[in-house]
Amino acid sequence: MKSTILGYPRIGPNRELKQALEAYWNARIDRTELDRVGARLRSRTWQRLAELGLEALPAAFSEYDHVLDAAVMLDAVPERYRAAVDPYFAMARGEDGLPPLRMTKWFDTNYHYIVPEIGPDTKFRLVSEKPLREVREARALGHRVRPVLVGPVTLLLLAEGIAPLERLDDAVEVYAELLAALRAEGVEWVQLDEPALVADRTPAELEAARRAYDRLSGTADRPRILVAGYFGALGDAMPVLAATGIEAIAVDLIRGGPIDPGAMRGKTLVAGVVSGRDVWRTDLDDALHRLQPYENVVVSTSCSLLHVPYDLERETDLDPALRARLAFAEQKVAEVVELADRLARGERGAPAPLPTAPAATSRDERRSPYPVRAAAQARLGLPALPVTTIGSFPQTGDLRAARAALTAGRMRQQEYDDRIAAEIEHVIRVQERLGLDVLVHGEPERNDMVQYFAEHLDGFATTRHGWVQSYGSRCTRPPILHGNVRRSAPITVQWATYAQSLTDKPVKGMLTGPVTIVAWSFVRRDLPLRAVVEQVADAVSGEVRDLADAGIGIIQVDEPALRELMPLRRDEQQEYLDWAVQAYRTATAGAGDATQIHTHLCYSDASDVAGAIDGLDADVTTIESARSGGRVLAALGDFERGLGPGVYDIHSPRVPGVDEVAERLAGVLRALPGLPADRVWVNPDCGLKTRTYEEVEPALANLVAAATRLRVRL
Ligand code: MET
Ligand SMILES: [Zn+2]
Repeated sequence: MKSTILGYPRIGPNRELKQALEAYWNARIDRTELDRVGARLRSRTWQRLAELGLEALPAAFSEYDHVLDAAVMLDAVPERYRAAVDPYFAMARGEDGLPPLRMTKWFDTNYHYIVPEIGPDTKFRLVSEKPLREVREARALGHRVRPVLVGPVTLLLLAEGIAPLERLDDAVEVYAELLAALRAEGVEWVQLDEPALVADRTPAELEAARRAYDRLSGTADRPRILVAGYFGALGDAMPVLAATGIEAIAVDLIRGGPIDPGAMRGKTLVAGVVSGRDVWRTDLDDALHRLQPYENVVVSTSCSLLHVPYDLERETDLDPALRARLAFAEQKVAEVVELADRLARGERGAPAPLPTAPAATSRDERRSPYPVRAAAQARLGLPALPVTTIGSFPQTGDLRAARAALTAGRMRQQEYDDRIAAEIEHVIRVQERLGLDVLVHGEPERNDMVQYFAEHLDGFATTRHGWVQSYGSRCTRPPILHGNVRRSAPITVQWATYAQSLTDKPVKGMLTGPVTIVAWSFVRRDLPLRAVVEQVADAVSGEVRDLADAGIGIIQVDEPALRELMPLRRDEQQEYLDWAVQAYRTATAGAGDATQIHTHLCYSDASDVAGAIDGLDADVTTIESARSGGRVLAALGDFERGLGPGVYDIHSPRVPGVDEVAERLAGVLRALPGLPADRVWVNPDCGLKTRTYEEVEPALANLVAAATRLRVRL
């Protein structure tokens, strides 16, 4: 092989898989038809990759998630799912009365995987024919493909229910069995993805990895093995892998930097020089130059192309100057092929000049210490246990239809604005009727909390078809941050002041924080991330000032992605957290002491960012907590400022009862004995935009009732 990629988007250029999945879940098509759609997508992908001239084709399809596929392949299906109508999708999404497995982010991407549940007694056996089926399917179409699977070390490290690698040896036996079966099928290469090896690993974990790959490579009865370690440098795992009998290692030369050529010990280097994590064209001369030190090289992408959209050709509305700088999945494959050709011709390339990093600006805009602010904010006159929501209210079909009509030119702006105004009024009246204390306008004007700001700031572009899988059938269209970010006019002030004009209760102004805006966009590479985040922070800061000047007394600046951008290696994390926190403080510094700043984070696993959450210095922090009980509170420790651990799990259609909410609240109060009750907030885990009014109204009524009950007791 000379050229390959580590994986390709699976959702379909027109999101065919999404439509088929949703049709299957709604019983509009059957399993056979769903599988047929999958087969068509695989066939189209292989054909396209071959047409583009790629030599070694991966078979990296999944109907929902590749981690779930690997777990199912080992028969790691918890007992409670076995009787489900469709155990695979029951694990992924739940079935009547049967909640799904947990879902969480795949390393530092915005792709979410299903967390396998593996116990001490889980009996592993090879049950899935998936890789074999796909190999046969490809052969019938005239392609030889390389099955791509999550490797055993990563699978076990990501699983829940056991000490991480306790069951590794058992799992490896099943992988060995699969490799033998693939060999019998005539498969030449298999790819085992081990991104967990680019994070810090203990000596015991590295030793376990060595054992696993010694075992897998130790038999003759197998295809050649490519182990892929992407999203960073393999570091200490490199010599471990290199000492085993595997034939090739895929290295992320973009995010991991160059490696010592000697470290490969004669193995094939699958050199990731075309980025799979962004949408920028590769400087081919520079990439060629970086390939020079190595022998025995296969040109590749840095990771799977799963994280980028399909095809730039379809983005006909983009500014041509910007378009010339971009590459989506198809274009990146073409780059890989061209690089492999030029390398084979002996071309040497030339290094690109290093981007000059602007000096980090140190800012010391600060608000007064919290006690001073808290005194100034007493003017808000809030009760003990104030009840609020996180921002969005249900996005009804009608609302979405109006937005689609506006975009398609079928609705005039004025008509659309009237529609939004009516929606805001509705949302305000609902909250007043239910008795909430701090209201929101409901965010009906926003398709997405990042895209909306990207559409209103200079320096961003948005795409029409640039869909990227987030999880299962869910896709997002990340904006492209390509230039200097500036705010040329207020963005949210008009709707915020309109909402406030409708009621005497305080209405929160709603903004997305700088880290989250950057985390959920494709970001320019010619500036350090830190500098980009600082630019966005300045833009947000202008908006905060304008909202405060317009008389908005409470402003929420959401940072749900604070943890997502955190480097995988521990020794780089603190530096990141320092500047991320600084950016947040820059963004919110313009609010006077009397303006209450809220922030919102939505993950319950706060332990490694607890210090940073405290550092944001928001007056009120709302955070996901309903499913995880006291874990968040334990991680946050003594908290002096306002805190609203979620007491309503919005990820489920279930309406929590008053007793249940009251019990959770009582638990919160017990866990925070030092916090005065007017600093304990009552709120859902996250925004309500994916729920319906039938669920949300009774649930919020129960939040209010529970808060009222506890206030009496206080
Ligand atoms: C993913 S966090 C979402 C926060 C946002 N304000 C909302 O309620 O939708
Ligand atoms: Zn949230």
